[in-house]
Amino acid sequence: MPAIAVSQLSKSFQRGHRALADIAMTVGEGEMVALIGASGSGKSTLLRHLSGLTIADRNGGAARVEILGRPMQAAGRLARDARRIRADVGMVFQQFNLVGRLSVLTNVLLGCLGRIPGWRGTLGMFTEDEKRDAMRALARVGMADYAAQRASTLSGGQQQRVAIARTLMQKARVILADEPIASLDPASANTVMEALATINREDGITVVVSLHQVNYAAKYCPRTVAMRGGQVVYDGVSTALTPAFLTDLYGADSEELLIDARPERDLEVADSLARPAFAAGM
Ligand SMILES: Nc1ncnc2c1ncn2[C@@H]1O[C@H](COP(=O)(O)OP(=O)(O)OP(=O)(O)O)[C@@H](O)[C@H]1O
Repeated sequence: MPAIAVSQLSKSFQRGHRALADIAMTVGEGEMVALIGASGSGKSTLLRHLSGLTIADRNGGAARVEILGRPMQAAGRLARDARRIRADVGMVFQQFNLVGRLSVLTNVLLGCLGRIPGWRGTLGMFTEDEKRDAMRALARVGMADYAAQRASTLSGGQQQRVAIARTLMQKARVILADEPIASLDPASANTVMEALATINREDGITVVVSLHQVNYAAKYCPRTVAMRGGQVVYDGVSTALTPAFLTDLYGADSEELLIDARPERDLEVADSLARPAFAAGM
């Protein structure tokens, strides 16, 4: 059973302009897939359809998104049990989406809201077991030392790692990350990508991550789906995405995807800075 199965997915926000055009793709359980494309190519729109936050055009009744074998949406309608399906889907956004005034630990605990009685969540009454689980999730992303700190005091990269810990607490089986490193410096970006790659590898969590820079796709994701104008223009191994190939795919737009592609040596330096901090919390 695939983690994600999409067929004939189209979306027109305005007449005559399709933000998504007949997308079909399948992601196997345990895959880590990059979604790349220039600004406006449809990456966020596709991710929002996967999580059921946006509903596709009916497309003759054929449009369909399945998550772990269950329809999230079909023929332009959201599934009745979309909330339950969404419990398996962890979302990570560019802007972190933490509650700044709450502690890091509480932010992670919010990940289990879908699994506990509403009144307990509202009152912030979490059990010792849940707190232990949340601490373990923080340790996985190297953030255990920050548990008591207000989320608003963290750097962007740290906040993003807390957001990833929250998806672990949620026990998400699929993580959809929408440009999670777009506003981070290279060292933080590597740490965040490393955190996603680690939970993908060790927990078998399926990860689909949209990225602006192709070098991160090549470094962390075995497979890349490349979009242009709402269509999938490449779906295959990330290592094939050489600058020449990207220029072929995107023409002048390829510059946007390569612009941050620093020499590999710089990436290695950023990596060596990022790794010990990450490993220390494992
Ligand atoms: N809610 C909306 N209303 C109208 N048009 C929209 C809406 N959301 C997306 N679009 C349009 O759909 C197209 C795809 O946008 P989308 O945000 O998915 O691209 P993207 O590849 O994620 O871009 P970026 O990298 O800049 O985030 C764009 O033309 C955008 O203007």
